[in-house]
Amino acid sequence: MTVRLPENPPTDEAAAEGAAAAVRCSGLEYAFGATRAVDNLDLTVRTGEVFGLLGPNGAGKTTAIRAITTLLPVPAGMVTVFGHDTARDRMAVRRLLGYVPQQLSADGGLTGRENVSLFARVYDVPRRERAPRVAEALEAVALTEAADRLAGTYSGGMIRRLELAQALVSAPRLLILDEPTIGLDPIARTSVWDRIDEIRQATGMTVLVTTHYMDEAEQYCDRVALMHRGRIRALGTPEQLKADLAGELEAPTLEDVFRHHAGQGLHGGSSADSSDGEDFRDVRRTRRTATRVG
Ligand SMILES: Nc1ncnc2c1ncn2[C@@H]1O[C@H](COP(=O)(O)OP(=O)(O)OP(=O)(O)O)[C@@H](O)[C@H]1O
Repeated sequence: MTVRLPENPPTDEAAAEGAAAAVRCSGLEYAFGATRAVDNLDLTVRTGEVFGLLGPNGAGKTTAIRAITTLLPVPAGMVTVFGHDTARDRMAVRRLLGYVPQQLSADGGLTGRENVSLFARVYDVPRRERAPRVAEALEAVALTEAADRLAGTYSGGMIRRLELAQALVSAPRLLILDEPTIGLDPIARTSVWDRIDEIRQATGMTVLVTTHYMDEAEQYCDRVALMHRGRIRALGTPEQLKADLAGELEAPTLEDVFRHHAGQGLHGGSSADSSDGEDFRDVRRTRRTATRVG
C-alpha cells in the first residue's frame, strides 16, 4: 500500500520548534452562548501517535476538534498543528490535515471513485496525480473492487471507509476522525480500525480520533484523554490510567477510570447498542440525528 505524505513541512523557526507536537492546544476555550463547550483545554498530541479523545455526548470533543481543524475560530487560547498557528496560518494547517466529520460527507449519487476524486480536486491534488492518488486511497481502504459502484449501494462500514479515502487523498500528516465507527456493527468497526491501523503503520501519520467506545480506545489508541464538560479529566495510556486505579478497584476498566474522574459513567456507546447491517439511508439517518443545528 502506498499512501503518501505531503511535502510541506513547517518552514519558519517557530513552526519548527512546535513541530515535535502534531497538535498543541493551550488554554483553548469555546462557548456557545452560556455553554462553555471547551473550557481552558490544554492538550498535546504527539507526532505519530493514535490519540483518542473520549467523553460522553456534549463533553466538547467535536468543538475541540473543529477548532483544531480551523473550522471554528479560537476566541481564547491557542492551537497549533505541526507548529502552525490555526489563527494565523489557517491554509497551512488545512493542507496538513484530513478530517472525517461525524456528518455524512459521501454523496450517494456518485460512485466511490467519483466521491474521492471530488475531494482530490477540492484539496488541489495536481491534475496528473489525481487518478493514481484516488486509486491508492481507495486501495488503502479496501474499496478497489467497489470503486465504480454508486456509494448509495454501500453498507455503513463501506461508507465510513470511503470517507476515510476522501480524507486520505490529500496525503495528510494528521488524520482527524470524529466518531469514525458510530452506528456500525462490530465487524464493520473492526474493518474501519484495521484500515486506520494499516495506514498509520505504512505512513507514520498522526491520528486524532473521538469515540464513545472504550473497547476501541483500549485496543487502538496509544494515549487517551477523558473529556467531561469541556475539560480533560485524565490523560495517559489506557494501561497507565487503569493502573492508577488498581489500588482502589480490582481489574478497573476505562469506564471505571472515567467514572472515577468525572463522577459518572460515559453513557451510550457500547458494542451492544450498535445497529447491525446499516445501509446508506440508515447512516444518513444516524449521522443526521447526531448533527446539531448550529
Ligand atoms: N452549534 C451549537 N450551538 C449551541 N450549542 C452547541 C452547538 N454545538 C455544540 N453545542 C454544545 O456544546 C457542548 C459541547 O458539544 P460537542 O458537540 O462539542 O460535544 P461532543 O463531546 O462532541 O458530543 P457528541 O459526542 O454528542 O458529539 C454541548 O453542551 C452542546 O450542546
